[in-house]
Amino acid sequence: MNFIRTNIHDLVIIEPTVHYDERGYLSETFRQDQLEKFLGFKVNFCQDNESKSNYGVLRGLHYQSIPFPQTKLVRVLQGKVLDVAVDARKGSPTFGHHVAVELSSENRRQLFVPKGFAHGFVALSETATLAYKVDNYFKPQCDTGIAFDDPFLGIDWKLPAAELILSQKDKNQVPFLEVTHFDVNSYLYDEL
Ligand SMILES: Cc1cn([C@H]2C[C@H](O)[C@@H](COP(=O)(O)OP(=O)(O)O[C@H]3O[C@@H](C)C(=O)[C@@H](O)[C@H]3O)O2)c(=O)[nH]c1=O
Repeated sequence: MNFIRTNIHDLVIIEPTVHYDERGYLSETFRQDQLEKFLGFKVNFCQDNESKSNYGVLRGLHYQSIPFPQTKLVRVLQGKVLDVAVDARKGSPTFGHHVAVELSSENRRQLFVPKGFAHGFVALSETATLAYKVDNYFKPQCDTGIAFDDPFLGIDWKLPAAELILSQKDKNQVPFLEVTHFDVNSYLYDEL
C-alpha cells in the first residue's frame, strides 16, 4: 500500500497493492493499522456509503458540520471521477485551497479526506460507482453544502457547465466564505 502526500499535507492519496495471479487478483483496499501509522493519528470508520452516478453528475461540495464532522476515505468501484476536497479549516495555511484527483477503477487510487474539508466529485465516465468510509454517522441536520462553482475556490471540474447534472440542493449552495468553517478544536485527531 502506497501513501502519497498531496499539496495539502493532510490530504493523502492511497494506492493499494494488487496481487495478480491466474485466477484474477486480490487487493487489500483498507488497512487501519497502515493508514494510522502513516498518518500518525487514530481514525475509526463506522459507516460505508456507495453511490452510482451517471456521466456529468456532480455531487458536492459537502461536509457534515460540528459536532459531527466526518473523515472520508473515497474510492471508485467502477468508472472514473474527479474527486475534490477543499480545506475549510480556520487558521490552516491552505484554507480555501483544494486538491482534485482522478480516481478510477483502473488506477485504484483512493483519497483520504480529513475532518475540516468539504468534498465533492464529478463522474467522468458513462457511469461511476463510488464507495466511501466515514467516521461519524450521517446526521441530516448537519449536512452542509458549498457552491461547487464558487469563483473564490476556482475549481476546474474538467467538464463544460452544460454537461453537469446537479441535485436541486447542490444548485443552490452558498459561497465558501459564507459557511461556518471548522475551528481548530473540531478537526484535531487523537494521537496513536
Ligand atoms: C450522505 C447520506 C445520505 N443519505 C440519504 C439522504 C438522501 O435521501 C439520499 C441522497 O443524499 P444526498 O443527496 O446528500 O447524496 P450525495 O449528494 O451523494 O451526498 C454525498 O456527497 C458526497 C460528495 C459526500 O462527500 C458525501 O458525504 C455526501 O454528502 O441519501 C443517507 O441516508 N445517508 C448518508 O450518509
